Amino acid sequence: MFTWKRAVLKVGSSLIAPDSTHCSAKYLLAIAQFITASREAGKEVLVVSSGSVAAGRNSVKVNHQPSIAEKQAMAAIGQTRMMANWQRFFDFPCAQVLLSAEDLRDRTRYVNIASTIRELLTHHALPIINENDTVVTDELKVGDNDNLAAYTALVAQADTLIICSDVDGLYSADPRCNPQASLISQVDVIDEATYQLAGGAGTKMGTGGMQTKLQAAEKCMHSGIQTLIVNGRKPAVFASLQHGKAMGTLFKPKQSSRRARQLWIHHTLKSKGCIKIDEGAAAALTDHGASLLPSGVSGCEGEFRVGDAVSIECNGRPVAKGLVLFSAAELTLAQGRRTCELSQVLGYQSNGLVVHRDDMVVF
Ligand SMILES: Nc1ncnc2c1ncn2[C@@H]1O[C@H](COP(=O)(O)OP(=O)(O)O)[C@@H](O)[C@H]1O
Ligand SMILES: N[C@@H](CCC(=O)OP(=O)(O)O)C(=O)O
Repeated sequence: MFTWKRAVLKVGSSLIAPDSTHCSAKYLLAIAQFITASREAGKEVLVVSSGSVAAGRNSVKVNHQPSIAEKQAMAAIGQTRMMANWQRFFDFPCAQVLLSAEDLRDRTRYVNIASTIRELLTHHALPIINENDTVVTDELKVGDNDNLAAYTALVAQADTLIICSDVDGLYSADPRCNPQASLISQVDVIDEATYQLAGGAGTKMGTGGMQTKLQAAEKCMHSGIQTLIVNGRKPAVFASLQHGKAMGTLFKPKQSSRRARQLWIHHTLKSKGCIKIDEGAAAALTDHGASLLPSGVSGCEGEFRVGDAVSIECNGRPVAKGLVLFSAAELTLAQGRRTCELSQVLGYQSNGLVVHRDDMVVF
């Protein structure tokens, strides 16, 4: 049974703009119906959508291989078209999120992206993510939306990545070049031999082909996120997904994403400081699964910054470890304060969480 609670759905250019010149509803209708039905079933969906360059191509006419600036112009024109194309399928708001590799590397921006995504999902918007093609050139790019979708799954703490492409899944060889190639329905380990099966993009609009899909699946597997590659051109794929049946290639991790994240916070991250909390806050964290608020903080040690790992202690006893949303300097000002007092002491409006419960391991 293929089950999930929060998924990132990656939709490739060949589905957004099948003729490589403008956006189309041809394949998106079934995908949009799947998104709506999944949300109605209580699941959360984020979309990583390619297609801005393809959608803007017919407005930047060149009769040579487009330069980087010309492609960036296509992306700028096509991005709004691609968003509008998605929005017409839904009654709820679509939210445009444009990211670059730099944004994902910088800790403060990473935390901000995670908070924004959390808010969008809380308010039932559909986040639609793409690379910020107009401002980044090759060396600053993630470069392909398969890997961007894996990073998105990590920052959004999704349990599932579904890559919708123009092929049924991973084959033993590129089926465009080798008609004898057979579909592989499940992969438990991705190694050098798996990469040997994968070729590049199938069309001039695609980026990375199966190689980048394997890189994305590998990143996700390490973080306990299951990845499914499906053929987004086949409505039957989405009908079966709704019934818990996965058609395509499934990459199954050995542990759940929650467990993998907890192990990462607990064992991999080095604490950059310590937050001291009172008995009431300790009980809220341990007994009620609450997030840590400034009112329960009695002190802190160390020079930590937003996004660092910190240990959380009560009367010298370790209670939890988590990713902090305040710097040490800010927390010193905010400790012991109620949420309504924070903007006065900090000089800006804070959402008032010191450590979100999703970013915390309670001992
Ligand atoms: N082993 C393989 N199995 C399946 N497809 C492969 C394989 N190797 C290369 N491909 C190619 O990957 C293409 C899908 O990737 P791509 O063109 O980047 O599409 P998308 O826009 O969906 O990311 C397929 O059309 C296929 O030609
Ligand atoms: N950011 C680019 C897409 C890059 C990309 O990876 O494309 P694809 O291989 O079709 O998923 C765009 O919007 O055109």
